[in-house]
Amino acid sequence: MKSNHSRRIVLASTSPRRQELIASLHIPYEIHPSHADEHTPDDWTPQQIVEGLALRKAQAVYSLIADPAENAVIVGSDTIVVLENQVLGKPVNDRDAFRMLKSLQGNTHHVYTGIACIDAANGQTLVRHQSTKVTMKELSDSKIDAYVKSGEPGDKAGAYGIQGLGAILVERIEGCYFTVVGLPVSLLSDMLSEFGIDVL
Ligand SMILES: Cc1cn([C@H]2C[C@H](O)[C@@H](COP(=O)(O)OP(=O)(O)OP(=O)(O)O)O2)c(=O)[nH]c1=O
Repeated sequence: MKSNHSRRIVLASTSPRRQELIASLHIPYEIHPSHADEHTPDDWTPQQIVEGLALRKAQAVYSLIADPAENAVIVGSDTIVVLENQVLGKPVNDRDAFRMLKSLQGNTHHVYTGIACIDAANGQTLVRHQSTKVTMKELSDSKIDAYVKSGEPGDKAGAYGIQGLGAILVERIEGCYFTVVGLPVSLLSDMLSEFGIDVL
């Protein structure tokens, strides 16, 4: 599709899912992987975690490319899975993935995704988040084992990917699907319009 946008997006992310989703907006973009510390204080709420980490990721890239002549908006994002008051990030190994899926199966959890946008020209910053309720089917240990062996859980919060084979583990969702995948594009487009970038 032909683009008439004079501004571009710099996506501060290594996530292939986020890269695909940003491409779907048809705005010029580039990828600038961000290496931010992802540790957070124990007493942070899910909202504080995803907004705080999204902001850290965007700030890490802003510190490298900040320039008054820049026409870019830097976008950082972070996703976590929350079961009751337990926060699940990415599994550290297959055993951890099994443990996470065992606790999620037959239960309802929330997926939180935060987005931070920073104007590279002047540092103007906007941070928001969204959450989606996900109910997972009851799963036998052998099904969980087979899913872990597929290799899909490895790099995903909560050890599943709703956009892949993980779709068959999910009974229903309430809220935005893209919040679960890791980049709520509708929320992002609302945020970008506050920077003068209108997707449509
Ligand atoms: C629950 C769920 C998570 N995920 C992914 C989205 C995120 O990539 C990942 C959560 O980890 P994040 O730390 O949010 O992101 P990341 O390390 O993959 O990428 P970056 O920080 O460079 O932007 O889990 C899915 O792809 N599908 C799902 O259904």
